Amino acid sequence: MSDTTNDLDIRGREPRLAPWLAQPMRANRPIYLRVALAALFINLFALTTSLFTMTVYDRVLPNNATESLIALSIGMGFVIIFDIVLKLLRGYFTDFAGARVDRSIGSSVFGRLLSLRLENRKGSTGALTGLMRELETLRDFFASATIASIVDVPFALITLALIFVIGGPVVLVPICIIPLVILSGWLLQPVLDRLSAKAMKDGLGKQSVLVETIGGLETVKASGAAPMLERRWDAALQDHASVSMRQRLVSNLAVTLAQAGQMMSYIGVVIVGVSRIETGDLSMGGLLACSILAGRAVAPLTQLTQLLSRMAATRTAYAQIDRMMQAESEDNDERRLDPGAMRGELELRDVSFTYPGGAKALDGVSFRIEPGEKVAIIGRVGSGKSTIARLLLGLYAAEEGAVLVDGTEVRQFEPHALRARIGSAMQETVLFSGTVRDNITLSRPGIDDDEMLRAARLSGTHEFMAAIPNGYERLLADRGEGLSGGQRQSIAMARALAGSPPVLLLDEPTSAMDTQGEAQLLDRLEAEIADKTMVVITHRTPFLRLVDRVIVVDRGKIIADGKRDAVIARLRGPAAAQDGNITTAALQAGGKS
Ligand SMILES: Nc1ncnc2c1ncn2[C@@H]1O[C@H](COP(=O)(O)OP(=O)(O)OP(=O)(O)O)[C@@H](O)[C@H]1O
Repeated sequence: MSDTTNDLDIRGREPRLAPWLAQPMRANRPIYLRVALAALFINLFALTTSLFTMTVYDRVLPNNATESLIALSIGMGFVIIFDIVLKLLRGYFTDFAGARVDRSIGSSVFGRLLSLRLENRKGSTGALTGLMRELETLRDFFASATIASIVDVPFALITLALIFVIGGPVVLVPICIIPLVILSGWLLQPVLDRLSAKAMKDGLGKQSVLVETIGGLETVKASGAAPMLERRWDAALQDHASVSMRQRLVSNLAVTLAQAGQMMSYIGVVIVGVSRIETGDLSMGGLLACSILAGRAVAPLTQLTQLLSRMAATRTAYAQIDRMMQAESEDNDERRLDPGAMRGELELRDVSFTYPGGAKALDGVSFRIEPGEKVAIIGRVGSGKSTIARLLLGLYAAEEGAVLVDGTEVRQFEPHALRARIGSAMQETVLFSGTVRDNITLSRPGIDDDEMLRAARLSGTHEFMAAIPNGYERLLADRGEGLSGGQRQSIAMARALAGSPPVLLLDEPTSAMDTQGEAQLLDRLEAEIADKTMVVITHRTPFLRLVDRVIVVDRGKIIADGKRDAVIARLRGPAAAQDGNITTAALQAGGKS
């Protein structure tokens, strides 16, 4: 299947722990110390079972010492109670630390997602969503018994020491078997890593199809895309199911081998121990204790092997998320300037730009827009108009040349501060889940109810509010479902106007509006934009009445730039476009120049 997750470049291993994960873990050190302390006692208590058995066989049974048995049993009762308490505490501490790590990495990863430079965004929306879901794999690892069983591993040494004390050379049996168990796990680890990377990639592939289908369900149904998506989904399911099965097989093999090791250790100790009993070097109880302990010495490794596949999945998730965390972000460079009271001068100086993996979208574009100037950018589909808007907002970085706002390279500004002063309504209207009010204010500081209402009146949103149940408190589903295209566009326009930013950057702001609605909006905008810089990208002739200057873009280059009437006259020439669409005329002019 054609797979946009490919460019996520999923690999298994990552050698070191990055600060975004290492720091929250370090912050939990005191809690992990408590986990280790609880583990110490739990492991020590576990040894008492074998000592109890030994004492009963060697001392109680031969002497018929019932009173000693009662005393020992009471002691064991206490051990069991402490063991329960400590295990509960250990579980609580690991969960607590896990929740803290989860909160901390969750918020730093989401923050990074928001500040990720758009050119570094890799993979489809679905794949990125899936990637974020992998945070749970990380959280599960740190909040589960995993950590606890890792802590148990060093206690195998204490167990071995005790076997040595009781059974002398019998200890050689588990000492020989432990490396075999480690070796089998170690050999299977790369296979598990590979499978887990593939499983994650296929999982993200599934997620991509799912997100795309759900996001566009109406179009999927209306356009008859269902069979195509069904085929993609089936292929993704099949890929994922087959790799998951192989993954389970290999981890099962690892666990079975480790369990076999545990059994071999137990039986081996009995066999070797019998010969020691014959020579009188070991008691019956000692043999029993040693065999129990031998099983225990290998047990933590069995637990570890059970975690192998989980660790592989965790490492893959970690490596993937870390790749996103390492990608260049908007906060990385020295963009700390605040545009202050922006004058609204915009300039592109010999700018060229190519989208990652795309063709050249802008080629040596230069223009300067003075503060307060109103400019329309027109041109045919795909000519690079929206790209200019994206560069002015600092969403992408120019590959060559400079993009300047008030004479300063746009990327030196703090992105949020810059975008707070450029009211933008991009071509694709995106509303968020929440109320209409939330969608206009976006919780931005300084935009209170009065300002929200003012913007809504200007954009025309207020006019249809009366017809909407609950008005501004109406809860919208994600992407603004439940509103018409024109209504959504009007809300997006109110969003751009709210806060009265000194620069307005509007990309096809009236494309979904009717002619009357558009005319009324233009009337209201006239006074609003009087002292503002406005750049409007449009295919619509009526909008031109608000501008003084027109820039015509074609195939990434500026082919005309000048006073509105002069450019229009040149564009119209003998073949004036009569359809209210200036692009037809612009094209003809473009062809001529
Ligand atoms: N995110 C992207 N990744 C890769 N290529 C892109 C991306 N966005 C746009 N392009 C390409 O860049 C070129 C310019 O696109 P742009 O969106 O600036 O055109 P436009 O003039 O705004 O077109 P329209 O009038 O259709 O909105 C097009 O050829 C387009 O295919």
